[in-house]
Amino acid sequence: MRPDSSASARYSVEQSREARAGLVGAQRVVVKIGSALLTRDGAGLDREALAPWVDQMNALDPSVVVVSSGSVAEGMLRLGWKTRPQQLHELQAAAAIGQMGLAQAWETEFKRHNRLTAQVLLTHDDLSNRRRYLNARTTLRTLTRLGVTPVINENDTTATDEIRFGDNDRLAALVANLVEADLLIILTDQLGMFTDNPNTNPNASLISFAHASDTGLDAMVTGPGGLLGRGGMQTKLAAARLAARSGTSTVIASGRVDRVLERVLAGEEIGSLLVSDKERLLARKQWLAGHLQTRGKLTLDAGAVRVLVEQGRSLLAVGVSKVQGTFDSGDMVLCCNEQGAEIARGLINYSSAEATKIAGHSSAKIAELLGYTYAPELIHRDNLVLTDISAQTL
Ligand SMILES: Nc1ncnc2c1ncn2[C@@H]1O[C@H](COP(=O)(O)OP(=O)(O)O)[C@@H](O)[C@H]1O
Ligand SMILES: N[C@@H](CCC(=O)OP(=O)(O)O)C(=O)O
Repeated sequence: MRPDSSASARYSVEQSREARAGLVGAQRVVVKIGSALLTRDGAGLDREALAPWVDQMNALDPSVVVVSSGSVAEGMLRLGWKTRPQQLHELQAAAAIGQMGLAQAWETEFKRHNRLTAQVLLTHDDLSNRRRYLNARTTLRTLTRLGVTPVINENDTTATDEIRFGDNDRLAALVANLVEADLLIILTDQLGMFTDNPNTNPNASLISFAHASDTGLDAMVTGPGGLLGRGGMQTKLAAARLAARSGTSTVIASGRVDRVLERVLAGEEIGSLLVSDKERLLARKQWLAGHLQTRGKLTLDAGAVRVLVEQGRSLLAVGVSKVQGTFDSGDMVLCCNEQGAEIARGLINYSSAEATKIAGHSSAKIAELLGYTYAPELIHRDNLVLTDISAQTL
């Protein structure tokens, strides 16, 4: 393959330096740790390897969400299996057994710092269904707000072929989308993404910087993954592209490098940085604006229109005078002014039946009216996109 055609050759040093410097203020970071790194060639979890990552995560300012593989490898060890099973139900059994050890290992390490961890197991269905997507998002946000570190893996027990993520690189990218991470860090057993598989080509060189969308990268990552890893670099590139869709950049680096997380977040040139071409919030708003069918319509009073348009605030029930259509919480609804013109659209936290009951009332009354609350806002500003250009200049 093209050993000396490093993709970074096409980017200027300034571009790369500026992008690295941009990592310094990262607030929300998803760290994915692959089986290749976390397990010792199939001999179960390398518990000693966990300690330095946990020490770094604890010392860092940003709230960290961990996506950890390793359940199948640990399950295989506990079952005395030497080779990875082919049958899905055997893999599922191994994962269910190994997940006990995986969760325990993370919990034990974080406990040294008096930090709580939370196990979160997700399937594809959880993130493609809007209601579950919002639930997962709210739970993860609540956990990080409480100072608890979520440790995520695929829910291998219930996942069938159709609802599997299939690899945790992809899962980590979707989690980065979900929590609107500033950065996705994929730790693996190589220094980063090379121009060819370094296991088979000693001339391959490290790509330190590229745009995730760079099609020149595709030919460089065709080699298979390791003994226990699933997709090699191919799925890591796909993950970086997925994360880039919501404006999140990705660093692929070796988990064996000293203080790797600290150094990435200090803007040091380490591993491969694959940047997104899009600004983060804009990317999410584009996704909201373009990708979901609307299920209902809310009529907003003039005051609500003003705070949405002029101050970019969340929509509260008190500003809604009419609810039309039948929708569930998590559905996309239109927000119109009293003249019927569309002002915005967004993912609503309440169903049409609930919204009808609380419309016109203050957030403090939601619990009394419904007997419960999901959120103080009808539509949170992060889930709301202004759609009418002329209305924006009201
Ligand atoms: N261009 C490349 N650069 C780096 N590694 C590559 C490349 N192509 C293939 N690989 C392989 O990908 C492996 C990492 O992927 P994988 O084993 O799936 O790791 P993980 O378990 O961390 O997800 C490396 O050990 C290497 O053999
Ligand atoms: N849920 C599986 C994930 C396997 C997986 O994606 O592995 P990897 O490619 O090493 O991140 C496990 O924990 O073993």
